[in-house]
Amino acid sequence: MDAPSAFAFWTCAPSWNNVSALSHPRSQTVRQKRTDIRVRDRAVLWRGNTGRQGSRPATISASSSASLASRERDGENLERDSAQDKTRATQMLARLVREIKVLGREFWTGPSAKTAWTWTILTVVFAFLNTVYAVGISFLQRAFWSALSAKDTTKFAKFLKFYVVAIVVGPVVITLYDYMRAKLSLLWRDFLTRSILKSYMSGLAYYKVNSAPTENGYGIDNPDQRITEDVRAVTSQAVELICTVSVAFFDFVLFSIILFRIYPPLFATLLVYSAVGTAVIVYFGRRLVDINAKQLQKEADFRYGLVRVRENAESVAFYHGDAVEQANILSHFGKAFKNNLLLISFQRNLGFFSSSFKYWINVVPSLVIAPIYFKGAMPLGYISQTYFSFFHVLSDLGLIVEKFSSLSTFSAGVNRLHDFRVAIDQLHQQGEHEKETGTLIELTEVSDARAESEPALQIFSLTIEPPGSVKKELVRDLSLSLEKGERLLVSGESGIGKSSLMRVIAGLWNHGSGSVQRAQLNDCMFLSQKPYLTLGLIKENACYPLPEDKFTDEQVREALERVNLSGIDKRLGRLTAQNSTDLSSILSLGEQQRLAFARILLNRPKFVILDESTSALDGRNEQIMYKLMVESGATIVSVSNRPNLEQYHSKLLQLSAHGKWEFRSKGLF
Ligand SMILES: Nc1ncnc2c1ncn2[C@@H]1O[C@H](COP(=O)(O)OP(=O)(O)OP(=O)(O)O)[C@@H](O)[C@H]1O
Repeated sequence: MDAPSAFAFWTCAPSWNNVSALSHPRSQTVRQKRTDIRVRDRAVLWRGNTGRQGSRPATISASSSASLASRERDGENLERDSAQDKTRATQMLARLVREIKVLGREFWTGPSAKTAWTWTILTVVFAFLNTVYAVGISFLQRAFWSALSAKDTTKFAKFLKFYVVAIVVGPVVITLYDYMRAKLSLLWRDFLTRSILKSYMSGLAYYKVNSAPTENGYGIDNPDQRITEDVRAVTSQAVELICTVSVAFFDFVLFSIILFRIYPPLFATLLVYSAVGTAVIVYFGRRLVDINAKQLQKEADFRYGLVRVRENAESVAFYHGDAVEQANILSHFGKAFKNNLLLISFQRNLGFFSSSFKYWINVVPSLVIAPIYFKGAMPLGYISQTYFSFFHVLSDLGLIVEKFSSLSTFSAGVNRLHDFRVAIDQLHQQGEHEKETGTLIELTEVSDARAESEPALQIFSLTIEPPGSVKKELVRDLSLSLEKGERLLVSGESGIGKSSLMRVIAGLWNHGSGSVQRAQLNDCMFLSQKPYLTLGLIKENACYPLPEDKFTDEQVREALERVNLSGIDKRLGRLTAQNSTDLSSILSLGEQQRLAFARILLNRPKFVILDESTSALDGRNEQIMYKLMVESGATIVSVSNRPNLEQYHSKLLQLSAHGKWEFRSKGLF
């Protein structure tokens, strides 16, 4: 190939993005990554929780002129926002690095350190081999093109053979590098999932975290998705990001040496070119990171508005709230739309720069090297190597920039995971601290051996404080005792602390002081107002928490009949099901409550807590349930304000304001 045609070959090469997508050894991964990011975006939006707190629906601008005016205002505010956004983006980056370090520390320094470092080193070695392979290819191409332009058939045949060998070896190196990277992130995910799950499932953290105080209010939302989706995305994206930067670094060093050795001004050109490109893109990109983050948040608010209507469709319909809901949802959409406009305008401006920057790669090296080539002082192969090196280093830069603009999504995941981890750790630390300072309620479970001689429930000098508050006392200095088979009715106005007392007896809350003694957890059953239903059918739910094979169909049918649910199996088709069924969306609340009573009949606990568990029942059904409880002989603690329930109880506890209480045997009030 003569010089002009070789030049034409290189200048007809695809643009920067396409080069990186088509000829870069990591193109597959990049394409996969883009898909991952899109999927992740959808996941974040589906959750609808980014920045949800504190978002208030605004009125919608009905006329297009109003919306146009506000868009213009956006343009005016652009400059002022720009400075704030850059600061926010810098803070976000600093926070991201800090949080990633916290999430990775245990994996790389704890008991798994040996495995972690083995795979990290293997990944780095293969990242380096990846670069070495690219360097080798560049030299082969140089020799190949030089032989071609010199019309040297012997050398051409020789380098063609080398080329074939390189084509066979290369994919092995690249594939192994991909594998090492994937394995490293999978091992980290495995470690992080186990570690978080262990922490989450111990010390009732899974329960307490729902109402734990956080910087945004109370409760950590969607722990399930943080443990599944966020851990997966964060571990793979972090490894991906670090590998991209490492490879770019290796590429930059090795190809710079090559360019320097070919012709030092080439190296200087690369340095200036990439430094200017990076500086401009990073400078404006920081703003892009923040606008992207806002877009995620606004889309999430929009989506969340729709999710809430779906979840509360019946209530909205009863209120005829269609117009208000529509206005709220459109208001959120309006904000997402405005931010999106800003985003695409910004991308357009950045695009003017980055596209011309890409196309100049075709010209800049040739401006430096062409004069020497035309003098005949350099073979054509060197030109090809120069282009290869330029494209390679600058496509790395492109990859980094691409990762940079998706940092907001990545950062949101890291942030959510970090907050979750911190909230759980704080709960454990708080528990430890309270144990040490003795500010916890002491709970004793009576063993079977001692059960005969001990009362069914003994409460001594109990003071209850809700979590996160030391000032409020729901119950102060309560002492009482229940013998086996006795039934206690707890009443008091709404919000006074009735359910809190039940939580303390169950062992879910331990804030305060004093002691509680009761039967072991296996002998206790707790029925709330809204019973927990499994995804099984009637039999599984009636037997819960015992497995359904512990009971015959006849036993289950008999229990159902006693709670006035006979025939429900026929109505639903059968007693058991292969597929999961959400009974809570089929059965009425009253039917669900009766099904929960069937559980008591089958499981036969010695101690039962009933927290407004007949609230949805009519008088006749409530009477049936309580008669069954009396017949069962279990010790019962009920929470209710219905006076007609007093007849089924032997003891009464009245809670009142400021932690006051009255405990009487029935008839002594
Ligand atoms: N996780 C929590 N963190 C902080 N405060 C809480 C928490 N749970 C409940 N509280 C507060 O404790 C108080 C007592 O709540 P509790 O649920 O025990 O009331 P209740 O008497 O059962 O009310 P109701 O009859 O309306 O169900 C309320 O003021 C409530 O807001």
